[in-house]
Amino acid sequence: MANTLPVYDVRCAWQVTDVSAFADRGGLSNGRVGLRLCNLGGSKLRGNSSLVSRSGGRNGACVGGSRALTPITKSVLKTEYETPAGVEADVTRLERAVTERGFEVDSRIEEELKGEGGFRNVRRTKLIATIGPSCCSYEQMEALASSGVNIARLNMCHGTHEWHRQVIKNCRRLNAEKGYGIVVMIDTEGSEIHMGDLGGVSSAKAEDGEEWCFTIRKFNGPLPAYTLPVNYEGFAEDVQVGDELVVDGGMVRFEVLEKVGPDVKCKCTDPGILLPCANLNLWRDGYLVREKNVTLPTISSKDWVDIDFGISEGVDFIAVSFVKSPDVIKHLKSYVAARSPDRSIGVIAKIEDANSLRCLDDIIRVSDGVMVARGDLGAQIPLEQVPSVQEAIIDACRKLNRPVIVASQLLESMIEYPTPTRAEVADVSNAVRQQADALMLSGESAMGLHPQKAVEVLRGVSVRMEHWSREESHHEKPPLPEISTSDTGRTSEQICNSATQIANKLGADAILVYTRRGYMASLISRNRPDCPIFAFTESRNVMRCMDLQWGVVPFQFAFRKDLESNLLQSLALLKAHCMVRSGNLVVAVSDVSSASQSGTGVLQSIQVHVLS
Ligand SMILES: Nc1ncnc2c1ncn2[C@@H]1O[C@H](COP(=O)(O)OP(=O)(O)O)[C@@H](O)[C@H]1O
Ligand SMILES: C=C(OP(=O)(O)O)C(=O)O
Ligand SMILES: [K+]
Ligand SMILES: [Mg+2]
Repeated sequence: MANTLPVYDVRCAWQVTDVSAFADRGGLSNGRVGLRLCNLGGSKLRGNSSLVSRSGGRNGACVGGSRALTPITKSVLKTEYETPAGVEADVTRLERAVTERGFEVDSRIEEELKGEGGFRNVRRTKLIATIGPSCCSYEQMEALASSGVNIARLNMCHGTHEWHRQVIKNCRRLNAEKGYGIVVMIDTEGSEIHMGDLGGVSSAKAEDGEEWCFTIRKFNGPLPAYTLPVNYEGFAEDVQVGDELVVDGGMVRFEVLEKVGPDVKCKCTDPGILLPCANLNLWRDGYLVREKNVTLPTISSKDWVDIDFGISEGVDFIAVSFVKSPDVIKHLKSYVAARSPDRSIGVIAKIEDANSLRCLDDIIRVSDGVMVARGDLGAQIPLEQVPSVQEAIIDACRKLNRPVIVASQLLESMIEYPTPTRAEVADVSNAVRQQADALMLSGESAMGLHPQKAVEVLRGVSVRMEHWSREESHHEKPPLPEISTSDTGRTSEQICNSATQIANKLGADAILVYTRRGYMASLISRNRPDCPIFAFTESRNVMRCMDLQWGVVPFQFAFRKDLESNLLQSLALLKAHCMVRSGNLVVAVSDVSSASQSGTGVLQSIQVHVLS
C-alpha cells in the first residue's frame, strides 16, 4: 500500500503514514483513499469531498484516520525566538504596564470591553486548548489565542521537553508582544496499564475474530506478528481467562482465551485501530477490574521528571492523571510548594479513574481544581453513567469552591471536519449550562485539521448558552452550603454571597473584587453572578491562576490604602481606557488583607457605585 501521499493543507503539509487507518475507520477501500484525503486538504481539494460519505467518515474515521497523519512540515517547531522572549519579557511588560498605565489586563478582554457589547458579552466559560503538532507554531498559537483560548495545555504523554519548552516560549512571547494572558498547564502521563510502542509502526489493525498475543516480554525493534507489548509486569498474572480487554476507551476489544507464561492470548471481538501507548482496561463479569491499577503509582518516575520540568519552566497549573485518592494531591502540593516557594502552581486532579469516585469530595477539597477527564473515565465506568457523573462532579466542585474543567471529545468530529455535529454542540451547551468553569479541547486542537474553528465553536456556543441561561434562570439559583470554617472566612463568604445578590438584583454591570490570593474572587465566582467579576490583584501569578475561574476577569493592579481608594482609582483607570462608561453600576468588595486597615480593626464592606 502506498505509504507516502503528501497532501497540502493550508497550514501544514501532511503525510499519510498509515493508509489502513483511514480505510478501516471510514470503511473506505484502498482505491478510495485518495478521495478521503481530498476531505482533509485545503479548499482547492474540498470540492471532491462529497464523494466520500460524510456520515461514514464521522463513524469513527476521524480518530484513527487523523492519528495516522503525521505533519511533515517541521517548520512549526522552528519558530525560535530569542530574547526578549520568555518569562522575563512577560514580567517586564506587565511591570511596565502596571507602572505606566496603573493596571494590566488581557488585551483581548480590553478590546471586548471597549466594544459594543461591553460588560455583558464577556465570556464567562474559560477555554483550554491542548497544544500539539496542528497548533504549536507561534502563528498558529496566536490564531487560537485570538479566538479566545485562555489556557494552553501540554500533554506530557507526547513530545519532548524541548518541544514543550518551545510551546511555553511561544505563550510567553504572545503575552509579551500581544498583551495576552495565556496560562500554561501541563498534564502528566500517569502510569496506568497501557500498551508499549508498536515497534516503530504508527498503528496496527485488529480484525474481528483474530488472535493476538498481549505480552510483558520486551522487544527491540519490530514486533512479531499479532503481538502487542504491555508496560505492566503483573499483567499476565492479573488477567483471567474470559476477561474482556478494552483498548483505548473501547476503540478495540478482546476476549482473553489463554495464559501462557508472560503471554496472554486474546481474540478480537470489536475490531479497530491499535495505537501506540493506548490505555488498557480489564472487565470481568460486567465489572471493571480495579485492583490492578491500584498497585501502580499515580505519579510515575517519568511524571516526576515532567513535573520538575514544569516547575522550572514556571507553568501555572499541573494536571495529575488517574488520581485515585487525595493523598497523591497532598503530596504533590507540598512538593510544589517546597520547590516553588515564591510562585503558586495550581494542582488539578483529573477524575478518570473509577476509584476516585469513591472519595471525590476529599480529592476536590485538597486540589486547586478538577478535570472531568471523560476520555479515560468512559473506559472505567459504563458510558451511560458519564453524563450524570459529569454533573455530579461539577456540582461537588461548586459546593466545595473549586474550578472544574470538562474535557474530551467535546468536538471530536472537528478533528477532521470544519463543522461540529449537532450532538457535539448540544454536549458543549450542556457543559456550559452546568456552569463548568472551563471547556477543554484535546485532539481537536492538538492534531486536528481545524483547531481555530474548534475554538470558535466553543466560544460561540458558550456565549450563546450563557446568555440564554441568564435569561432563563434569573434569580432561581438554589443556595450554596456554607464552606468556611474560620470567622474571617465566614465573613468573606457572606460578603461575597450578599454582593452577588445585590449585583443580580440591581442588574449591576460588574462586581469588582480586590484580592491578594484570589480567594474572594473564587467566592464570588462560586455564586455565578449575572455580571462579570473584575478581580484586581497585585500578583501576576495570582492573576494567571484566577483565569481558570468562571466569569473572573483578572487585573493586575497596585493596591491603595483602602477599599474606597482602590475602587475610585481602578474605576478612573478603567474609564480613562474606555473599559467602563458613565451610568455603569458596579458592586465592589475586598478581602481582609486588601481592605482598610485602621487602628480600630478591619472594616469589610460592600460598596455600590454608579459611574458619573
Ligand atoms: N505534544 C504532542 N505532540 C504530538 N502529538 C500530540 C501532542 N499532544 C497531543 N497530541 C496528539 O493529540 C491527540 C489527542 O490529545 P490528548 O487527548 O491530549 O492525548 P491522548 O490521546 O494521548 O489522551 C493525541 O493522541 C496525540 O495524537
Ligand atoms: C483528558 C483526559 O486525559 P488524557 O487526554 O491525558 O488521556 C481524558 O482521559 O479525558
Ligand atoms: K495526560
Ligand atoms: Mg486520560
